[in-house]
Amino acid sequence: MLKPYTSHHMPLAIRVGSTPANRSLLLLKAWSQQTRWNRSSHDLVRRAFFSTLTNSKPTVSCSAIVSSKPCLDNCLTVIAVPFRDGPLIPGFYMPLCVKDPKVLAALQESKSGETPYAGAFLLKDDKDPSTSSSVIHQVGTLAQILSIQGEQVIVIGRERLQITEMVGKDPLTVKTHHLKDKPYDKDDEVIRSTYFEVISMLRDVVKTTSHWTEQDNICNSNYRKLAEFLLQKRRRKLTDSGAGIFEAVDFNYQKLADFGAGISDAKKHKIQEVLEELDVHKRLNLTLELVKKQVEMNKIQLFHASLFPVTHATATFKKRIEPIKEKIPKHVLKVIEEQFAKIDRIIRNYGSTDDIFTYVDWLTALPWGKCSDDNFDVLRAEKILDEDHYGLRDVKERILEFIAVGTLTGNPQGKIICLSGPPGVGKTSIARSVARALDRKFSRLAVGGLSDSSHIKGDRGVYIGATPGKMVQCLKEVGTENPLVLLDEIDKLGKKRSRDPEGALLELLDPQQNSHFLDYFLDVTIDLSKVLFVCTANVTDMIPGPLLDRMEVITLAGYTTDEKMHIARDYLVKIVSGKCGIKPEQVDVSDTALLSLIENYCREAGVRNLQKQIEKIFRKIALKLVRQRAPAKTDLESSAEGSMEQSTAVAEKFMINESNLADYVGKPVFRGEKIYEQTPVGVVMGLAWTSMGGSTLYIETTFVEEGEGKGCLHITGHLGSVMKESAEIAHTVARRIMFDKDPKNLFFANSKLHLHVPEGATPKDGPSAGCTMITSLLSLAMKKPVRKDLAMTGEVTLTGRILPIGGLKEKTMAARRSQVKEIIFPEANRIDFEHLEESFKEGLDVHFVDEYEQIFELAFGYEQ
Ligand SMILES: Nc1ncnc2c1ncn2[C@@H]1O[C@H](COP(=O)(O)OP(=O)(O)OP(=O)(O)O)[C@@H](O)[C@H]1O
Repeated sequence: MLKPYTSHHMPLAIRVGSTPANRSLLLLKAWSQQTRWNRSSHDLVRRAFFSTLTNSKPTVSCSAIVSSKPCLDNCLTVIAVPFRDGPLIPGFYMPLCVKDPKVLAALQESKSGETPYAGAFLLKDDKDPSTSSSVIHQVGTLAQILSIQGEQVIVIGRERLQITEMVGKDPLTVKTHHLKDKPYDKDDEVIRSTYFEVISMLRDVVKTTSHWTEQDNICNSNYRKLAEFLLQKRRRKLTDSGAGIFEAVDFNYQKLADFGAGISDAKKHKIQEVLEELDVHKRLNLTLELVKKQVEMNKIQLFHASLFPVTHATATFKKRIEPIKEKIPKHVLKVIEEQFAKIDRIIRNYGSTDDIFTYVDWLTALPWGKCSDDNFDVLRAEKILDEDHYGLRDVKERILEFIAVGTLTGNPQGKIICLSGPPGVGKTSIARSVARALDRKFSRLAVGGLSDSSHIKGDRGVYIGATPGKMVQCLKEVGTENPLVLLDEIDKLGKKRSRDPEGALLELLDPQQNSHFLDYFLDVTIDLSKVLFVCTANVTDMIPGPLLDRMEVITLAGYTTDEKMHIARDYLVKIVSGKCGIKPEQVDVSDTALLSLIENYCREAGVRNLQKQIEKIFRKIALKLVRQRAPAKTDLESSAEGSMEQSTAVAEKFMINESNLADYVGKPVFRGEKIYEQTPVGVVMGLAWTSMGGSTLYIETTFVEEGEGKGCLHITGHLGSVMKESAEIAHTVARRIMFDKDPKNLFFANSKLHLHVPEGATPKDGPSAGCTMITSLLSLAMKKPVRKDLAMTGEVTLTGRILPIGGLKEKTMAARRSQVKEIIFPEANRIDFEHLEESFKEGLDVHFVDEYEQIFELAFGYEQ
């Protein structure tokens, strides 16, 4: 039986796809497998084809890899190798897998003899099992055998052959004669123009096969180079001759025709026609038809290839919405379906669908109707809040109340919680714990500095780079419709007149509006009423009024030293050691070290800086531990020092105490807040409250000059307008009090005075230093210092009444830090003080006053 030798038998199937270059590609692939492909072998292949393409006598000097130069006239009787997939075109390599041992032996014999040739003939009918020359085409190709390795045979097509007689059956052996092309006039314009048309079509073949994948690149680049070669040749001829296209150009027309046919993916019998055609012009025409068809086929393939991701993505979108179709609001579903129809239309018109894709991707990716189940178990919530945070009794209580309302109503929404307090007091982490307690997803949106409503509401219009707003992005990220969303730093909203983010936030937070929140990019309304919003702010004064109205403010004032000690010991040290991979038993941070850290390094209200300092300590310990483990010392060094030392070092426990703390965290950054041990005349300690927490501040007044009617007050210290007014009020009130007490005292009438609030680089404002200013002025007027270790705060009216102040807890803590023993607060703040935990009040002598007169008594009513 006649066994055809085709790609089918090859280790790499030639019939992988139908791109025009597949045939050539697979030839090259198989070739590369045979010859251990590398760059130089690739060049050889290319050169081999080029030489056959450009030399009119390929048999003599065609290929760098064909070592011998056999005489083709000796090859009249050859083994006939039947080909099934297509004829062997002269100039092309073909790897074969020959299974028949007799044929293989015959080929081996040819290869080792003087005439390493066989005949390659296309089978007329693949299925015909008979063994005779009648089943193969009579015109074939003289195939030079280049290599035989096992069953793998590589041949290259050389000349056209015609069978004249059958000589043997097993293996099939035939007598042939070599076919010569008919003579032609190479200057004939018609044949030349056909030739150039083939070149032009070959360029199109290269262009339209740009979708080849990485692995096809060897072949792709081979043919691109070939086409470039052809074009360059044409250009060079044009320039060299300067005589135009049709003159002095000596191309090898028949080889170009063969090349075009060889790379085309046409039916094998069509390629056989090219092989059999000896009229060169006719052959070029046949090739032209094949190459034209190839270009058309490539274009269709290109289109389908580009269509694939489009249809694939549309299918993904459809699949995505299928299970939630019922839950997607009707108006949104309508838009999605309109977009699908639009994509179909665009595909039919070969347009770009990128923008719509982005849009539909967003629309279909939102968690329509997908909610996590709320957990309203108050006991569990309490446990979680306690697990994550020390203290914060009031805050936790308020949150538990909020959850309790959720238990009863089945919905924790309603007022928006705003956690307000200085940095690092745990606002963000409390919000996280609430999400954990409720079993809701958590997402944080930083709105500080947000200056454009589009950050929240999205970009208008679907243009390149347009995106939805942060809220939509957050929903997509968390994948549920009811996450807990933390709007961080809501007091630091930026403002741009035209595109005010405040309005957008209002729309987001207002329960009346957020059930149909419109994102400009999505252009459909979405329901945000299930989202639980929690905001954070350092101070509530800066939150726009309409937003603040919708919030339930929970204040986190900051921590006392005692609370910080607990947080540090029971939370931060444990968290940080875990993060650094250090076991608790490897380190002992003593209470004195922690206390020193709190008092001398981290005095602010929160504990973030404290956490950073503890991290510093543990990072240093981690480095020491790793250094100890690493075999840093040479054998010589360690043997000299004794190996015992290293093992004891590994087991060493790091003891951090007050004395070695500086080795880990550097020198203390704080000196005492107290500038004066005993405040001099004209100086009084006040208490201030900033977004960073509470602090003490001194009011200093000094005499400048005296003269009748010269009484006035000069004010410095970077004071805001309210504080400046306070100083003026204080001057008037002090003058009246002095007059009441001693009408003959003309100090205020005749003295030019200067009032200053130190740390002039820090801006200060607010009315609560009023009473401190009056006291400072009176101290100067009476030349009597105020009582030692006394601090005060309170706004004063012109008639001397004392009005309440804000930030009582923070101010109390600041006073304690400065070792103040006595504090004067407005009577109206008594209730706030009573609500403070005992640890805050311990050891303090606090006075509550209504009238300045009472302060006067407390400050100056002592014997000097
Ligand atoms: N009471 C506490 N108990 C335990 N850890 C706390 C407590 N308060 C704060 N922390 C920890 O302090 C660190 C800082 O807290 P967080 O980031 O929540 O502060 P914040 O108030 O949100 O600050 P900012 O205003 O700068 O965003 C976190 O690691 C947090 O866990």
